Amino acid sequence: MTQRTPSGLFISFEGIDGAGKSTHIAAVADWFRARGRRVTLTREPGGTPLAEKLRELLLHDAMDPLSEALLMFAARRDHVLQVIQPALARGEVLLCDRFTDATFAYQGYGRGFDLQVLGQLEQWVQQQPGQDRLLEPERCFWFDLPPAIAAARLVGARQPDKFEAEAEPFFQRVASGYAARAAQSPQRFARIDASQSLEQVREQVLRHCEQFWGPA
Ligand SMILES: Nc1ncnc2c1ncn2[C@@H]1O[C@H](COP(=O)(O)OP(=O)(O)O)[C@@H](O)[C@H]1O
Ligand SMILES: Cc1cn([C@H]2C[C@H](O)[C@@H](COP(=O)(O)OP(=O)(O)O)O2)c(=O)[nH]c1=O
Repeated sequence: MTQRTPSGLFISFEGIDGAGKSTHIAAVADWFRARGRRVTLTREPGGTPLAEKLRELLLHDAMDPLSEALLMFAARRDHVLQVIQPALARGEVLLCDRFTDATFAYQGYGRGFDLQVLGQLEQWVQQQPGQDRLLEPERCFWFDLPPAIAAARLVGARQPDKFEAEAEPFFQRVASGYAARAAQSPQRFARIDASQSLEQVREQVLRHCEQFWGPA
Protein backbone atom coordinates (compact mmCIF):
# COMPACT_ATOMS: atom_id res chain seq x y z
CA MET A 1 0.00 0.00 0.00
CA THR A 2 1.39 3.44 -0.88
CA GLN A 3 1.55 5.95 1.95
CA ARG A 4 -0.11 9.29 1.34
CA THR A 5 2.30 12.25 1.45
CA PRO A 6 1.15 14.60 4.22
CA SER A 7 0.27 18.17 3.23
CA GLY A 8 3.03 20.69 3.69
CA LEU A 9 2.63 22.97 6.68
CA PHE A 10 3.97 26.54 6.66
CA ILE A 11 4.44 28.08 10.12
CA SER A 12 6.17 31.37 10.97
CA PHE A 13 7.55 32.85 14.19
CA GLU A 14 7.31 36.58 14.78
CA GLY A 15 7.84 39.26 17.38
CA ILE A 16 10.12 42.18 18.15
CA ASP A 17 13.86 41.51 18.54
CA GLY A 18 14.55 39.74 21.83
CA ALA A 19 11.01 38.36 22.19
CA GLY A 20 12.30 34.77 22.37
CA LYS A 21 11.18 33.27 19.08
CA SER A 22 14.57 31.80 18.07
CA THR A 23 14.77 30.11 21.49
CA HIS A 24 11.47 28.27 20.97
CA ILE A 25 11.53 27.22 17.32
CA ALA A 26 13.55 24.11 18.15
CA ALA A 27 10.83 22.89 20.55
CA VAL A 28 8.25 23.09 17.76
CA ALA A 29 10.60 21.28 15.37
CA ASP A 30 11.06 18.51 17.98
CA TRP A 31 7.29 18.31 18.53
CA PHE A 32 6.70 17.63 14.82
CA ARG A 33 9.68 15.26 14.44
CA ALA A 34 8.39 13.21 17.37
CA ARG A 35 5.19 12.75 15.34
CA GLY A 36 7.09 11.49 12.30
CA ARG A 37 7.11 14.71 10.27
CA ARG A 38 10.07 15.97 8.26
CA VAL A 39 10.92 19.53 9.30
CA THR A 40 12.74 22.29 7.42
CA LEU A 41 13.99 25.12 9.64
CA THR A 42 14.71 28.38 7.91
CA ARG A 43 14.74 32.14 8.44
CA GLU A 44 14.17 35.54 6.85
CA PRO A 45 15.82 37.56 5.63
CA GLY A 46 17.92 34.62 4.47
CA GLY A 47 17.50 30.90 3.93
CA THR A 48 19.32 30.68 0.55
CA PRO A 49 22.86 31.71 -0.44
CA LEU A 50 21.56 34.79 -2.29
CA ALA A 51 19.12 35.77 0.46
CA GLU A 52 21.84 35.37 3.13
CA LYS A 53 23.99 37.86 1.16
CA LEU A 54 21.05 40.27 1.09
CA ARG A 55 20.60 39.68 4.84
CA GLU A 56 24.14 40.94 5.47
CA LEU A 57 23.34 44.17 3.62
CA LEU A 58 19.95 44.57 5.28
CA LEU A 59 21.22 44.04 8.82
CA HIS A 60 24.31 46.22 8.54
CA ASP A 61 24.03 48.87 5.82
CA ALA A 62 22.03 52.09 6.06
CA MET A 63 19.53 52.51 3.19
CA ASP A 64 16.28 54.28 2.44
CA PRO A 65 12.98 52.57 3.37
CA LEU A 66 12.07 51.67 -0.23
CA SER A 67 15.44 49.99 -0.83
CA GLU A 68 15.02 48.11 2.45
CA ALA A 69 11.53 46.91 1.51
CA LEU A 70 12.64 45.88 -2.00
CA LEU A 71 15.64 43.94 -0.72
CA MET A 72 13.48 42.17 1.91
CA PHE A 73 11.11 41.06 -0.84
CA ALA A 74 13.96 40.16 -3.23
CA ALA A 75 15.42 37.89 -0.54
CA ARG A 76 11.95 36.47 0.09
CA ARG A 77 11.34 35.73 -3.59
CA ASP A 78 14.51 33.63 -3.80
CA HIS A 79 13.67 31.90 -0.52
CA VAL A 80 10.10 31.10 -1.61
CA LEU A 81 11.25 29.61 -4.93
CA GLN A 82 14.34 27.74 -3.71
CA VAL A 83 13.30 26.53 -0.27
CA ILE A 84 9.72 27.18 0.87
CA GLN A 85 7.66 25.95 -2.08
CA PRO A 86 9.81 22.84 -2.67
CA ALA A 87 9.65 21.85 1.02
CA LEU A 88 5.88 22.31 1.13
CA ALA A 89 5.51 20.32 -2.11
CA ARG A 90 7.45 17.47 -0.43
CA GLY A 91 4.90 17.54 2.40
CA GLU A 92 7.32 18.88 5.01
CA VAL A 93 6.72 21.16 7.96
CA LEU A 94 8.40 24.45 7.11
CA LEU A 95 9.26 26.52 10.20
CA CYS A 96 10.31 30.04 9.26
CA ASP A 97 11.90 32.50 11.69
CA ARG A 98 10.01 35.59 10.37
CA PHE A 99 8.16 36.13 7.08
CA THR A 100 6.06 38.91 5.53
CA ASP A 101 4.33 39.90 8.78
CA ALA A 102 7.79 41.17 9.80
CA THR A 103 7.94 43.40 6.71
CA PHE A 104 4.59 44.97 7.57
CA ALA A 105 5.61 45.37 11.23
CA TYR A 106 9.21 46.65 10.70
CA GLN A 107 9.19 48.44 7.34
CA GLY A 108 5.51 49.42 7.49
CA TYR A 109 4.79 50.32 11.11
CA GLY A 110 8.40 50.71 12.32
CA ARG A 111 9.77 52.79 9.43
CA GLY A 112 6.42 54.25 8.36
CA PHE A 113 6.69 52.86 4.82
CA ASP A 114 3.49 52.77 2.72
CA LEU A 115 1.48 49.65 3.69
CA GLN A 116 -0.28 49.56 0.31
CA VAL A 117 3.03 49.38 -1.55
CA LEU A 118 4.08 46.53 0.76
CA GLY A 119 0.79 44.82 -0.09
CA GLN A 120 1.58 45.13 -3.81
CA LEU A 121 5.06 43.70 -3.37
CA GLU A 122 3.53 40.85 -1.34
CA GLN A 123 1.16 40.10 -4.25
CA TRP A 124 4.03 39.88 -6.73
CA VAL A 125 6.33 37.83 -4.57
CA GLN A 126 3.87 35.40 -2.98
CA GLN A 127 1.59 34.68 -5.93
CA GLN A 128 1.13 30.96 -6.54
CA PRO A 129 0.73 29.87 -10.17
CA GLY A 130 -2.85 28.76 -10.84
CA GLN A 131 -4.10 29.64 -7.35
CA ASP A 132 -6.09 32.59 -5.99
CA ARG A 133 -4.47 32.46 -2.55
CA LEU A 134 -1.12 34.06 -1.80
CA LEU A 135 1.54 31.86 -0.28
CA GLU A 136 1.59 32.70 3.44
CA PRO A 137 2.06 30.88 6.73
CA GLU A 138 -1.10 29.13 7.82
CA ARG A 139 -0.14 29.79 11.43
CA CYS A 140 2.07 32.47 12.93
CA PHE A 141 3.40 32.17 16.49
CA TRP A 142 3.48 35.79 17.67
CA PHE A 143 5.77 36.30 20.65
CA ASP A 144 4.22 39.35 22.26
CA LEU A 145 6.46 41.20 24.70
CA PRO A 146 6.76 44.83 25.88
CA PRO A 147 9.80 46.41 24.17
CA ALA A 148 11.39 47.40 27.50
CA ILE A 149 11.56 43.73 28.58
CA ALA A 150 12.92 42.63 25.18
CA ALA A 151 15.63 45.32 25.35
CA ALA A 152 16.62 44.21 28.86
CA ARG A 153 16.93 40.59 27.65
CA LEU A 154 19.14 41.62 24.75
CA VAL A 155 21.62 43.62 26.87
CA GLY A 156 24.84 41.65 26.71
CA ALA A 157 23.16 38.74 24.84
CA ARG A 158 24.58 39.71 21.42
CA GLN A 159 26.11 42.53 19.41
CA PRO A 160 23.14 44.64 18.16
CA ASP A 161 22.57 44.78 14.38
CA LYS A 162 21.01 47.74 12.52
CA PHE A 163 17.48 46.92 13.69
CA GLU A 164 18.39 45.92 17.24
CA ALA A 165 20.22 49.25 17.63
CA GLU A 166 16.93 51.16 17.14
CA ALA A 167 15.49 52.96 20.19
CA GLU A 168 12.40 51.85 22.11
CA PRO A 169 9.83 54.01 20.21
CA PHE A 170 10.73 52.11 17.01
CA PHE A 171 9.96 48.80 18.73
CA GLN A 172 6.72 50.24 20.17
CA ARG A 173 5.63 50.93 16.59
CA VAL A 174 6.77 47.47 15.41
CA ALA A 175 4.87 45.86 18.32
CA SER A 176 1.73 47.84 17.40
CA GLY A 177 2.20 46.59 13.82
CA TYR A 178 2.14 42.96 14.96
CA ALA A 179 -0.94 43.67 17.09
CA ALA A 180 -2.68 45.23 14.07
CA ARG A 181 -1.77 42.27 11.84
CA ALA A 182 -3.05 39.83 14.48
CA ALA A 183 -6.31 41.76 14.81
CA GLN A 184 -6.76 41.59 11.00
CA SER A 185 -6.17 37.81 10.83
CA PRO A 186 -7.01 36.35 14.25
CA GLN A 187 -7.36 32.81 12.84
CA ARG A 188 -3.76 32.87 11.58
CA PHE A 189 -2.04 34.28 14.68
CA ALA A 190 -1.30 32.35 17.87
CA ARG A 191 -0.39 34.94 20.51
CA ILE A 192 2.22 33.84 23.00
CA ASP A 193 2.66 35.84 26.20
CA ALA A 194 6.45 36.04 25.91
CA SER A 195 6.88 37.92 29.20
CA GLN A 196 6.57 34.64 31.13
CA SER A 197 9.49 32.38 32.10
CA LEU A 198 11.25 30.27 29.48
CA GLU A 199 9.46 27.13 30.72
CA GLN A 200 6.03 28.81 30.73
CA VAL A 201 6.55 30.19 27.22
CA ARG A 202 7.57 26.73 26.01
CA GLU A 203 4.40 25.27 27.57
CA GLN A 204 2.23 27.84 25.80
CA VAL A 205 3.89 27.07 22.46
CA LEU A 206 3.48 23.31 22.85
CA ARG A 207 -0.13 23.73 24.00
CA HIS A 208 -0.85 25.54 20.72
CA CYS A 209 0.84 22.71 18.79
CA GLU A 210 -1.44 20.16 20.49
CA GLN A 211 -4.48 22.32 19.85
CA PHE A 212 -3.74 22.93 16.15
CA TRP A 213 -1.98 19.77 15.03
CA GLY A 214 -2.48 17.24 17.80
CA PRO A 215 -4.93 14.32 17.59
CA ALA A 216 -8.51 15.48 17.03
N1 LIG B 1 11.02 33.71 28.47
C1 LIG B 1 12.26 34.18 28.61
N2 LIG B 1 12.69 34.64 29.79
C2 LIG B 1 13.94 35.16 29.93
N3 LIG B 1 14.85 35.25 28.93
C3 LIG B 1 14.48 34.79 27.72
C4 LIG B 1 13.18 34.23 27.48
N4 LIG B 1 13.10 33.88 26.18
C5 LIG B 1 14.28 34.19 25.62
N5 LIG B 1 15.13 34.72 26.55
C6 LIG B 1 16.49 35.21 26.30
O1 LIG B 1 16.32 36.47 25.62
C7 LIG B 1 17.33 36.60 24.60
C8 LIG B 1 16.62 36.79 23.25
O2 LIG B 1 15.97 35.58 22.87
P1 LIG B 1 15.87 35.11 21.35
O3 LIG B 1 15.18 33.79 21.32
O4 LIG B 1 17.21 35.22 20.69
O5 LIG B 1 14.91 36.25 20.77
P2 LIG B 1 14.49 36.59 19.27
O6 LIG B 1 14.86 35.42 18.40
O7 LIG B 1 13.00 36.75 19.36
O8 LIG B 1 15.21 37.85 18.92
C9 LIG B 1 18.19 35.34 24.66
O9 LIG B 1 19.33 35.64 25.43
C10 LIG B 1 17.30 34.33 25.36
O10 LIG B 1 18.04 33.37 26.10
C1 LIG C 1 12.03 39.23 7.66
C2 LIG C 1 12.27 40.64 8.12
C3 LIG C 1 13.16 40.92 9.14
N1 LIG C 1 13.38 42.20 9.52
C4 LIG C 1 14.36 42.48 10.58
C5 LIG C 1 13.89 42.11 11.95
C6 LIG C 1 15.17 41.72 12.67
O1 LIG C 1 15.64 42.85 13.37
C7 LIG C 1 16.15 41.41 11.57
C8 LIG C 1 16.68 40.00 11.54
O2 LIG C 1 15.77 39.17 12.09
P1 LIG C 1 16.18 37.98 13.08
O3 LIG C 1 16.69 36.85 12.26
O4 LIG C 1 14.99 37.72 13.92
O5 LIG C 1 17.34 38.57 13.93
P2 LIG C 1 18.21 37.79 15.01
O6 LIG C 1 18.83 36.60 14.34
O7 LIG C 1 19.17 38.86 15.38
O8 LIG C 1 17.23 37.40 16.09
O9 LIG C 1 15.50 41.72 10.33
C9 LIG C 1 12.71 43.26 8.90
O10 LIG C 1 12.93 44.43 9.25
N2 LIG C 1 11.81 42.99 7.91
C10 LIG C 1 11.57 41.72 7.48
O11 LIG C 1 10.76 41.51 6.55
